Amino acid sequence: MTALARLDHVSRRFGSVTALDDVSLEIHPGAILGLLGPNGAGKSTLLSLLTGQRTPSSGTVSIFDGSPRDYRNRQGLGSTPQETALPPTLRVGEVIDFVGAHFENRVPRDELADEFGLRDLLRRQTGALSGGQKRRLSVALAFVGRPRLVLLDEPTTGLDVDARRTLWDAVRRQHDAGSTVVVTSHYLEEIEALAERVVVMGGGRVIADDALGAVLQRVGIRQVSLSSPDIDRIAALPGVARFEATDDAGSSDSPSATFYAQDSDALIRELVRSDIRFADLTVRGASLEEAFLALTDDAKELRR
Ligand SMILES: Nc1ncnc2c1ncn2[C@@H]1O[C@H](COP(=O)(O)OP(=O)(O)OP(=O)(O)O)[C@@H](O)[C@H]1O
Repeated sequence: MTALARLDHVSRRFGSVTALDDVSLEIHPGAILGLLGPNGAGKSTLLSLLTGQRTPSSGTVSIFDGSPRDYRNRQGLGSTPQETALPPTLRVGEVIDFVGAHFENRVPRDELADEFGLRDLLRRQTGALSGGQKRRLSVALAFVGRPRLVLLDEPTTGLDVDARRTLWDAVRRQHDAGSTVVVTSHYLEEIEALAERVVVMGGGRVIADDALGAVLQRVGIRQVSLSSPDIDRIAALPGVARFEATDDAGSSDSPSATFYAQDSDALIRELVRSDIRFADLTVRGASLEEAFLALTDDAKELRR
């Protein structure tokens, strides 16, 4: 199958910062691809290379087997502008026509407006739109040229739950109609709702690239907190992905720590079996940020 887009050993540096570090990735027609990662992971930089806004420091980037810097190759590409890029005095309908005019086979204004719930706003100046309406327009604009590949950078940040769902439905309909979609997000919920394949990025590298279910299992990490005089022995138990000392003074005089493990039940069974003394045990789900950290540490282990 021919890839719609390809990164081959791509690095991108900004001065002393390495935003992308030897990334190789292929995007094939079909599945919605979720690009997930904490702040600064390199997601936006990766998208800016695909849209041709930036060039790699090393390695090669192609879309539709050509350079993203060539506007002819970008005919098949759609992406969301930053919301601040909408000219505030232009009306919604005018912006749709302005962007649409750059494409050979554009979606008519009313059809696009209906698809994204913008029909009643066509005559409104974009400066007078709410944050949610601006996001909806930005995402709609990505689809105006009937693109084969669409890049959505955090499409629903700042939207409430209803607005988010409405936008996801519209994106799914566009995907069903034939567009391949790449969506970046901080929200696991968003990726779960949309994506079939998930690429997790951390520190400029791809640290997981798999089907949604497999990645969810890997980020489904739990936190086990306790106090014990033997923190180091607990850290060495099987299943501990990472641990950190904590300051909370427990009821005992022993130091406290938090351990991250995929299977907290198994870890606690090991703990009891090992006869290590402990107190103040609590278990809770880790946040996505914490799960990313554990995944990043896994990746470092693998590279050692
Ligand atoms: N123009 C730039 N000049 C200097 N550093 C930059 C520039 N653009 C990005 N960076 C740095 O590159 C790294 C990756 O940034 P990038 O915006 O790609 O991450 P991200 O995963 O999209 O983050 P976020 O989720 O916060 O948008 C960060 O350390 C960032 O500070």
